[in-house]
Amino acid sequence: MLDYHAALATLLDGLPTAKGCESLALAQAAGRRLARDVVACFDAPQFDNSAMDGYAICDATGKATRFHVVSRIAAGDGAQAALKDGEAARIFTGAPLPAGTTAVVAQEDTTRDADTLLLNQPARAGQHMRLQGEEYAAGATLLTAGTLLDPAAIALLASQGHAVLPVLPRLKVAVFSSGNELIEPGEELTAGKIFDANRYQLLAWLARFDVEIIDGGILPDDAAITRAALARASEQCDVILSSGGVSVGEEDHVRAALETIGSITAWKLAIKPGKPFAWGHAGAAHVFMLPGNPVATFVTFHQLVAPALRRLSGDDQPMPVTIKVRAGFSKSRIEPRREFQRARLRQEGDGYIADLVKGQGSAMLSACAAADVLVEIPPSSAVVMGDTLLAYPLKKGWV
Ligand SMILES: Nc1nc2c(c(=O)[nH]1)N[C@H]1C(S)=C(S)[C@@H](COP(=O)(O)OP(=O)(O)OC[C@H]3O[C@@H](n4cnc5c(N)ncnc54)[C@H](O)[C@@H]3O)O[C@H]1N2
Ligand code: MOO
Repeated sequence: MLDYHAALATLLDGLPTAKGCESLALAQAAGRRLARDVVACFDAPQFDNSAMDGYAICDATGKATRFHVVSRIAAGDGAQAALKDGEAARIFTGAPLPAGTTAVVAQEDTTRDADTLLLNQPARAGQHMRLQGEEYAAGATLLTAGTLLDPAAIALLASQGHAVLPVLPRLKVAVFSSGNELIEPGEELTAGKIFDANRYQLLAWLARFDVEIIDGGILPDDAAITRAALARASEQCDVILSSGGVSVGEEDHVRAALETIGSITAWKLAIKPGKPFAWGHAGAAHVFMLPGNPVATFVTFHQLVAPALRRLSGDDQPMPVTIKVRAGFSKSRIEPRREFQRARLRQEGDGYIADLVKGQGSAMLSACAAADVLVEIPPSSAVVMGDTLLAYPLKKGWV
């Protein structure tokens, strides 16, 4: 059986870097990734300006407290006449500093009497002045290819006047379930049937990614139909996800279909849940086949497929986020596979305690819904209350 960390490294190593480029208006680009490095067109700040509402002063000695107010400059105004020694300009935050300014004084540190300005104390040279290029110069690399266009990145690019951005194309991802036992939620439940939970789970996971989603529906246990559906999806999509039909059963048609139309690597992973996992290619599409037990789908999506999607999307740090927690439980039964158990977090001091959620079976979705994290229990290890363990946050906002 293959170790999880080795398997994840192998999976990621085999994936190509993201390619292609499309131009998108700034307002549409949030959540996408840059296709190319973007450089600064202008110095930042673009011009010397005031950091305070108050007065720009020209004080050659650095000791003066009395000035003659000669002008008024608001944000948006153009260049003004230079200040001479002993002169001041009424100025507002963001307004261009007149040449000759030696400092800006906040208005609350002054007294004004007609055109005379009195400072409570002499100003420190350079205070409250934002100087052209002090943050970075025109031509500097602002953001590199692959950067996620999050609010900070969008603000930075907008501040440089970039109206159109070069972004990586979105991945197209198709999702299938497989199994004659599956019916759609909303349909009438009859003997032996169950509702398709995995496809909706995967669609919901994908909603957290900036990808185009194609819902392939439920595939019956039929070799020809499964082959045709995968072949069609491989022509339309970059990635195909399926759940079920990966282990050793005779009705495991998805696996057989991929063997026929593409290539497949079937793994037995030393993880619980999620032991049978397969991946491969159909045409140019990357295929990930998740085990059918719903919690095995949950764990393998989060621990393997999500990093792979991040890598394919252009993320150069695709590994799952981990935090250190202390065990709020003990476990004496030794499991040879690495376990990813569902747990809730509780804050204690400056750290977190992880308490296991009731119902750790690989078909028990209620524990996934209650969990804040997957807590990792290394292979063949007991856990003693208070042990430090790694945990993988599940909730949106943590990842
Ligand atoms: N003889 C063996 N049997 C099994 C092994 C094994 O090593 N030898 N592995 C077990 C493990 S571990 C897992 S996990 C499952 C994985 O099986 P498959 O990927 O082939 O999945 P299925 O057999 O199709 O289904 C398993 C289970 O999950 C339910 N399921 C499937 N799809 C859905 C869905 N979309 N929504 C809700 N539930 C679903 C299905 O009804 C089964 O109960 O194999 C074990 N067996
Ligand atoms: O992958 Mo299975 O869920 O270990 O039962």
